[in-house]
Amino acid sequence: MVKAVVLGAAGGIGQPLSLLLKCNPLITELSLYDIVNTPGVAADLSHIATPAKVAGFLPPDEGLTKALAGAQLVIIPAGVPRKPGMSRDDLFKINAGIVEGLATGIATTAPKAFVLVISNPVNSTVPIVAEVFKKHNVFDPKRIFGVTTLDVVRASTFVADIIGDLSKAPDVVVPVVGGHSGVTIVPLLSQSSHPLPSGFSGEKLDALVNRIQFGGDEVVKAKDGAGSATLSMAYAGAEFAIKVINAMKGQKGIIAPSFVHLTADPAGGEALKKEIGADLEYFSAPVELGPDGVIKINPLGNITDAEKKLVEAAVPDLTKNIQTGIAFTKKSNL
Ligand SMILES: NC(=O)c1ccc[n+]([C@@H]2O[C@H](COP(=O)([O-])OP(=O)(O)OC[C@H]3O[C@@H](n4cnc5c(N)ncnc54)[C@H](O)[C@@H]3O)[C@@H](O)[C@H]2O)c1
Ligand SMILES: O=C(O)C[C@H](O)C(=O)O
Repeated sequence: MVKAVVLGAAGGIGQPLSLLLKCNPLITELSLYDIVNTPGVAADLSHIATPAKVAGFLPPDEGLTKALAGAQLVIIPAGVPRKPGMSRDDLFKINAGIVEGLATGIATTAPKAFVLVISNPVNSTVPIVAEVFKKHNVFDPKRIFGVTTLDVVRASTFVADIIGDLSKAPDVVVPVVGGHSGVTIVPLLSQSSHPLPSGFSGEKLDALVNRIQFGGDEVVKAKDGAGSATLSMAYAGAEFAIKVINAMKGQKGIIAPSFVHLTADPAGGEALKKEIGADLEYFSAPVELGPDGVIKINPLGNITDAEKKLVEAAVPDLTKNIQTGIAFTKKSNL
């Protein structure tokens, strides 16, 4: 029995993500929470002939508490998306408070649930969730994840496209590490499961790195004021959620990059900090998942000098973003 909860379920990501979760037979209960429209979304999804029992909740009558009761997995896509000209950090003012409120609900009602944070800026919202859990004495770094899977999905697609065979996209594995915004997104293309064509270097390689780092902007620009990535994010969010559920159910050897607190695996975290050359509290690294969450934080391994420079360049923004999230929660009275 697996109960999954989507917080922000009526939104651009929330609806297709809830659809993909409803289509997964491993999920037996699916609770949808939002400040608007969840009864309708839930009624609609509940007619799909798959096992999950779907229910929608709104804030009145303790809807958040009811939605979260007994949850094993909570996914948070609640919050405002970017418009052209905005950075993800510009969303902090609004989304920090939203995520803090929802994290407080999880910490008090479902403290053992795996928490998957999609709301931007992920580099700051994940520390907010962690700090809220610390305040409630329920912090377990193995169970809190920043969802950076969309960067991995984009890297796979763009590499398959360059190889000239999009049918390979689902099999292309490129670790993307660091964080989830601009230069903090560090694709390790030298470790791609499918090598780039020979001669694909210099400006071409730089352009590919840039496209992966700024793929989000590409969508924001194309949507022209109507928001940011929703459908590809729903795909990526469901993919990561299913990995977490499969690991929870005992499947071994599941590895996926995610933005985690580096004490989730103290030895692995310390080794990673040495590789990065900075004392960061959080980093998106390939983590091995098990029934209780993170089992192991894997090292970056062999990377090129150019990739080392990308990692170095990510550190200042990551440090600042993480501190912003921590400071916000420390100052708050929630
Ligand atoms: N991690 C990633 O890779 C990634 C990718 C894409 C988008 N995002 C982020 O995901 C977030 C959501 O994007 P979207 O396009 O779905 O936005 P959206 O505006 O379409 O949907 C957001 C939903 O959140 C709901 N909401 C607002 N406050 C809430 C609260 N207190 N409790 C519950 N629900 C609440 C809204 O009612 C809305 O339905 C944004 O912050 C966006 O930047 C992250
Ligand atoms: O770009 C955004 O604001 C949304 C998301 O983080 C993305 O990478 O698509």
